Amino acid sequence: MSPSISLSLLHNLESSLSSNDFSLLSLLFLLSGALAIGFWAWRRSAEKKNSLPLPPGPAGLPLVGNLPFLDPELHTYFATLAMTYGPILKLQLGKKLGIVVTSPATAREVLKDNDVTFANRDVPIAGRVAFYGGSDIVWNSYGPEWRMFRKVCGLKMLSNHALDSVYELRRREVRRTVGYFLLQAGSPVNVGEQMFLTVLNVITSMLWGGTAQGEEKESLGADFRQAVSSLTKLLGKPNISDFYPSLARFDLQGIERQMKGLAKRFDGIFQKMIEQRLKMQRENGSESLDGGEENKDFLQFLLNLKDEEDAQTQLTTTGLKALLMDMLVGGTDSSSNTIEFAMAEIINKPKVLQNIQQELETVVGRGNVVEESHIPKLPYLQAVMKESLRLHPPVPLLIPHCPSATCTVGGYTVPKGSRVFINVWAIHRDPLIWRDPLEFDPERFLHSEGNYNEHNFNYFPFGSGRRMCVGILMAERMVLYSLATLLHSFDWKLPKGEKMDLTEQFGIVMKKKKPLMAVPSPRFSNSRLYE
Ligand code: HEM
Repeated sequence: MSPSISLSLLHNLESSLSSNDFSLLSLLFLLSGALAIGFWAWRRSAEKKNSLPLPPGPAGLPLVGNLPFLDPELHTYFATLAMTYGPILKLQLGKKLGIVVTSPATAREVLKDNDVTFANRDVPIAGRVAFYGGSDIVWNSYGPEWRMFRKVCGLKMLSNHALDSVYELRRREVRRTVGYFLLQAGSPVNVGEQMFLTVLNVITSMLWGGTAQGEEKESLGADFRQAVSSLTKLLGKPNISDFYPSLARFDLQGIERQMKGLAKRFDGIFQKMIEQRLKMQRENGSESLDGGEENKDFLQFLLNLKDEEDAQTQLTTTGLKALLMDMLVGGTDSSSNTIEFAMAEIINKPKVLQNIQQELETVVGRGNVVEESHIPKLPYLQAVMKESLRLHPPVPLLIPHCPSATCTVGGYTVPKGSRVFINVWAIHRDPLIWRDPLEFDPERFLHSEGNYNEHNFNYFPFGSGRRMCVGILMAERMVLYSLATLLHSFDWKLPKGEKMDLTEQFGIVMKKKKPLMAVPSPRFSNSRLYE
């Protein structure tokens, strides 16, 4: 068709359209618009129908959801719910959606298959207050700062190399504890309390060994024990302010207020340590601190890093303090509670105690003191530690993870921002995985795999994936060396008339409900073995 013909056709068409024709056209437009909207709505609802549902879970009440029914012993409560609702379930916690994962397969989906998506935390208000706004390793979002912090701690404080270089500190503190138990021989001692102080002294020596000395160090120890234990208790408490952000300013349970008080105490100590160190630096010159054996500690390393112009992510004083907090809080309770539970299980099973002591006599001998170098030759003792971590994982729900995007787990939708609890405690006691799961039987780890690797979702007391515990090497050394020394040097029994009570008490770090009081009696007459 020539352009002149088509133009004239158009012209004819235009002139032949009456006003009636115009209303017909508008009607057609309206109809096609309505059809398009209808089609879009149909697609949306089809998509919704196709998208997977939320996990099942117990019915809650309007507004409060399942909050009124939460049992303070969250690990056992969640395990009971899982028996009804399966390996992934949901709980409405006020405005927040809680997801509980209770099987190796679903744990793998969270911690391995969707590792990056779940490598974030849902920071509770208590965590934000205590850990400098959550700018530490435990609560930081997955990103460059978190990566840098983990690398710094992993390499400079918690690697095998770094730990080897401070063996003397561990040895000194453990020997000191042996001396204390010798003095108390024949009387009941609070095992957990003493081991907390031992671990704490090791960690604070590693952090700022060259700064605090003598009496000051002792009083710091007493101060910290109470503060760390209150802090982990507050962190584990469900907080209404977290579940109803609009109520947060009222702090109805007073958790924020109490945490602020504790945080101030910790900050005061950190500030004092930093100021003393800077003063020493000014008085003695920085060379003496870098080179001096006594001052080669983590604080000095962090202060040096802070001054580095070209550090990839600049370390601030706040970041520095947040890291000190992580090491103190992450490393103390978890390790000393492990030692306490293991000692309780061992005392409760004389055959296990006998096996350990036999192994120690073969490897260490009756005339020598246990050294850390003996540990790799003590497979039975290692199995005892693993079995204790199976039955009593100190962090029973891991530290809650939080997906940065909506994703699918176990065939259900897990929305972005949910608080995801992984019940490692329940997985460790699952009769489908473990023979006689409630029995303390170290033999099961003598012949089977008990490695903390990313493939093992039957057993992961330290978590798995990117947010896995950064202190595993330190924890293993502290727990094994302490157990070996206590059991080589002493026989242990309960005070007369007492029965062993192994009840656990939930907290972000789980502890023994009733502290272990046990009576040590020295096994050797050679006093040199108790120095
Ligand atoms: C027996 C002792 C210990 C146990 C059972 C333990 C267990 C755990 C668990 C389960 C997690 C959480 C993993 C997750 O959320 O997926 C964790 C995280 C962490 N642990 Fe440990 N831990 C122990 C000792 C230590 C020690 C000695 C330190 C340091 C001195 C430490 C520092 C940390 C830190 C900083 C995190 C946070 C990691 C992150 O979010 O990236 N822990 N630990």
